[in-house]
Amino acid sequence: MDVYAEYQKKLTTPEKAVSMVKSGDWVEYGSFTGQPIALDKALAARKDELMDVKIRATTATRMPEIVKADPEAKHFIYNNWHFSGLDRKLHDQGACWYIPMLYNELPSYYRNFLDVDVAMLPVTPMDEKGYFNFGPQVSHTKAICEKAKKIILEVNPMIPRCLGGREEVIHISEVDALVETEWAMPQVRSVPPTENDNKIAGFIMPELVDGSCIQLGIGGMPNAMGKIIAQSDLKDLGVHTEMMTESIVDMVEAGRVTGARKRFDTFKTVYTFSMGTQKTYDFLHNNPSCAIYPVDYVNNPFVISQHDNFIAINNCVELDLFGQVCSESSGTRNISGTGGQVDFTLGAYHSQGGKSFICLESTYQKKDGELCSRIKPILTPGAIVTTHRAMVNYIVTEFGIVNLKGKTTWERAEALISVAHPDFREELIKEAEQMGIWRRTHKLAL
Ligand SMILES: CC(=O)SCCNC(=O)CCNC(=O)[C@H](O)C(C)(C)COP(=O)(O)OP(=O)(O)OC[C@H]1O[C@@H](n2cnc3c(N)ncnc32)[C@H](O)[C@@H]1OP(=O)(O)O
Ligand SMILES: CCCC(=O)O
Repeated sequence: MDVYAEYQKKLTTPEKAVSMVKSGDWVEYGSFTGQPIALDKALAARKDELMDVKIRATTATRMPEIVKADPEAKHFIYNNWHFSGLDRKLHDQGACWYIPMLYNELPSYYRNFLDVDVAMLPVTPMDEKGYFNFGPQVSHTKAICEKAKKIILEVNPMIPRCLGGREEVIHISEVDALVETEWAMPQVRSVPPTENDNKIAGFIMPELVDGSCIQLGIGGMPNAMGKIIAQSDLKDLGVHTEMMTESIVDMVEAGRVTGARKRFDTFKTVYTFSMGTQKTYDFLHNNPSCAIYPVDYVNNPFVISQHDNFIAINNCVELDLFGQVCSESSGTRNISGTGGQVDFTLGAYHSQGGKSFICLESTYQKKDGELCSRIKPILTPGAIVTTHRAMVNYIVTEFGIVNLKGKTTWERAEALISVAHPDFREELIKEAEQMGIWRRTHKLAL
């Protein structure tokens, strides 16, 4: 096949490309930093001709034009597998709907259950063999393509070429149309660590050993962890993480990560997507020390568990005295999603020498200024349980670290109250007594 002739044959304008979309279709918008811009704009312009077009996306890094054009969702219904701050705001306004998932299973939902009429996916320019690279979001992208009746690519030379792994490319022969664009990669800056983030990271550090294999989640605390690890003298760390972040780049550049002791994917930093600043994208571009894989490999708890000394570090919104963890909602308000928290919590625990950590600041300041404990007798009504109490291993706040595995309900209550903010401990003890999960007679020790 003359791949360049094929390219020219399929090259079109965004307006012509989106004419494939019909009323009632399911349209895929890719994920993270890889969401269409020119095609989104052209589809939004067709608002008045279309009804009931359902979009699926994951963690938007830019405001979708279809939502701007149709904020009341009369023509386009915008659904999302995992909310970014932007998606959260759109959901608050009734312009975005959450789709529950366990992230490691996501490709199987496409392969087994979902219909995809049109997929619109940003990619790097084609190579001489006719392949386009999906950039830093392999995730469930190939599974989308397998189910899509039509595939439109948005070719962009600014997208880093991320080496796999597998399922990181699509061939020109599989594509229906393509358009050429040039937009800068979204810059997603990490939140700077707070003093409490640093204290929490300080409690986890002694749990790491030379050769530990690490997953870091998103947010200030994992960021603090990355910075402390970068300054440590730990050797030969491995990385097997869902999201590739700037703090991991810092760890690699500081010489802490070699991957030499990984049982497989040895010497490779493994991930399924990345959101960061240009520094991260430059690091990933054509970097053979990194391997991007689909999420049903990276987040598969069995795969995770095969690495020794796996360390998984994630955040939560609140938890109750039984140890049930909510990481995705505030009551009924959807904040983010289950994402990969359950995958890594299970996988890390089953790794030889592995540990999983759920971290949280002990308090949360509400928008009206009221300070409340994030450790609560019961979860806020409507809160979604992200991680089941029996799955939880370590809980870490700025007041300490406790292990819940194997603990009775009263031991859990005791342990959790011991790391709650001191101002809330008396009240929590009273509630625990009423709930029948308190037997301590020497509460002064807390
Ligand atoms: C990419 C990866 O992370 S891989 C890791 C595996 N995946 C997961 O763990 C998924 C679930 N976890 C998550 O989504 C995140 O880690 C979170 C939501 C728990 C924390 O993320 P952060 O970015 O640190 O959250 P942040 O502090 O900015 O809070 C997010 C929102 O929740 C609100 N919120 C946070 N805590 C609370 C609380 N206790 N009560 C009410 N609202 C809360 C915040 O106000 C904010 O809402 P806003 O944007 O309207 O102001
Ligand atoms: C899409 C998943 C992101 C996360 O795990 O937080």
